[in-house]
Amino acid sequence: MSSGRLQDFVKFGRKIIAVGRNYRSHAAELGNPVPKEPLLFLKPVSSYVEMGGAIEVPERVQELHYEVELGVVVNGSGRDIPESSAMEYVGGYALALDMTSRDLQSAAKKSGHPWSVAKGYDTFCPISPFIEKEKVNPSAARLWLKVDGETKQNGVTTDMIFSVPYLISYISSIMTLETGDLILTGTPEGVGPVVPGQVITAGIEGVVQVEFPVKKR
Ligand SMILES: CCCCCC(=O)O
Ligand SMILES: CC(=O)C(=O)O
Ligand SMILES: [Mg+2]
Repeated sequence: MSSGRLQDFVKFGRKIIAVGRNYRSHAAELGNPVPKEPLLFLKPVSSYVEMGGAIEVPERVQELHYEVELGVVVNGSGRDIPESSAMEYVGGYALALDMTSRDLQSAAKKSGHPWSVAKGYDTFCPISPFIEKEKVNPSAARLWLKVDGETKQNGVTTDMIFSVPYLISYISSIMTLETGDLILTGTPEGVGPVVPGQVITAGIEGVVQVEFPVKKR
């Protein structure tokens, strides 16, 4: 697969597989037990928004939260991928925000419903440009997020419970991973609300920085 197409993953990727509760610091923050296996959910690729676009808050969403995450761009198609060869399926990375309607997610948790609505609205997956594989060490990257210049999240991927190779192997034992898929690897502590009129900036230290204004839909 030419890297050109990988760099267009936002346009042709078929699925976003997101991992929940994958940071020790975040599990503690929420009082969630450390999971025994990855908590997975899907976000639609229609939720992507690239730099230049805005995060839109629908009328129905009362509490929109940011979650800065390291995204892994898949290159190659595989299922039942052994952990030992998992990194061969990493084509590159992206910085992503797993925007979440925390009110709708809490209601879904109470009624045992999926998080598809809480996490699936258009623009709920702001994304950085494609990042070359060599530029990121997924086991030692620092992710940060600010709202109107105030630091809200500042985590390192060493705090991850399940590593990128483990996640690639685990996910591929359930669903075939395909070129262009994006794996969101979870968010560190510090998640919180953002409202229309505010601006989110976020980055992988030393690698990439993004900026997204928040607007009413
Ligand atoms: C990032 C915050 C997640 C809260 C929902 C949960 O993991 O139960
Ligand atoms: C639950 C979730 O989306 C996270 O921990 O990133
Ligand atoms: Mg998340």
